[in-house]
Amino acid sequence: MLYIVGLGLGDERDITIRGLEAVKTCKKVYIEAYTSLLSFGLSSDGFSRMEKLYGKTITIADREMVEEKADEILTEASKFDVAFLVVGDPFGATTHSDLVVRAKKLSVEVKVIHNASIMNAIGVCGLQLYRYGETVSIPFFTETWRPDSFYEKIQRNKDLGLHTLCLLDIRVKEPSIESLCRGRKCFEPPRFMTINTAIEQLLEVEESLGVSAYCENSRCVGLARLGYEDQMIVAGSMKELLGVDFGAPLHCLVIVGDTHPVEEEMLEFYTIK
Ligand SMILES: C[S@@+](CC[C@H](N)C(=O)[O-])C[C@H]1O[C@@H](n2cnc3c(N)ncnc32)[C@H](O)[C@@H]1O
Repeated sequence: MLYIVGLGLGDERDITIRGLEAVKTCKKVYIEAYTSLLSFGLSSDGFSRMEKLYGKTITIADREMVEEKADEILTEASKFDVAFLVVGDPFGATTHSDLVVRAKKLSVEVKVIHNASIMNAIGVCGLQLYRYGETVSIPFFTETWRPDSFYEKIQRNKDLGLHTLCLLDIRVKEPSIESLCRGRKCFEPPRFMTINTAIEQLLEVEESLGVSAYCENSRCVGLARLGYEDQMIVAGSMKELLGVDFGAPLHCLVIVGDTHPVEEEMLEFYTIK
């Protein structure tokens, strides 16, 4: 059996009882590298606390391992119980549908154990699911690569009066995952995009395209470390949020569309006074 287990948004204790019971039955336990390096890899004992609580040795699976060696993981799962741990929910934003499809093709049984995910950002800031448009991802700009495909989507949402959830880029250095898998000590932390960088990039694109999808006075909500004790939610204009230090990862941003009076009341709690 392959168990795909959501770990939720906070620390290792946010696994569900059902998820922990499944992990305890497994002979092999993998964790996806992508978001887990930022959630657990930044503190020196993040992964070891998890191994202690779950009572298992955990192998960090980088993208290459998941994509290219998925068949190895699935062959193991055809012989004994294997857990694949995912920060958030297995189907939240970064879906693991590919692994499920491959498993089904190989007749490997799969059980998905859900948990809280980044989709919780939608409601926690006081805005309503029904009033969101398409979610966008904002990638890091480089000197030569400044993609703007998110702009058109934000504009479409705006024209319909809908909110936009913006997920922000994470750059994982693949060789560092290798060293992390082996030594779990020396690795270069992945880069994560802050709310401030996201807003700077958004304003740069607005300036170059100039179609008024938003401007520095547009209302937004910045959300950092959702699910952690020190989660931070601040509402204000893009210009105001540029001056806020949101601290450690992970960050995301909502661009607010037209609001319902109840949404207004909730947003008020988070608005910079
Ligand atoms: C593509 S999603 C992965 C979602 C994850 N699998 C889940 O189910 O929650 C990753 C992005 O979501 C946002 N994100 C994830 N966890 C977050 C958190 N706890 N607080 C704020 N933003 C978060 C960040 O923008 C991050 O780059």
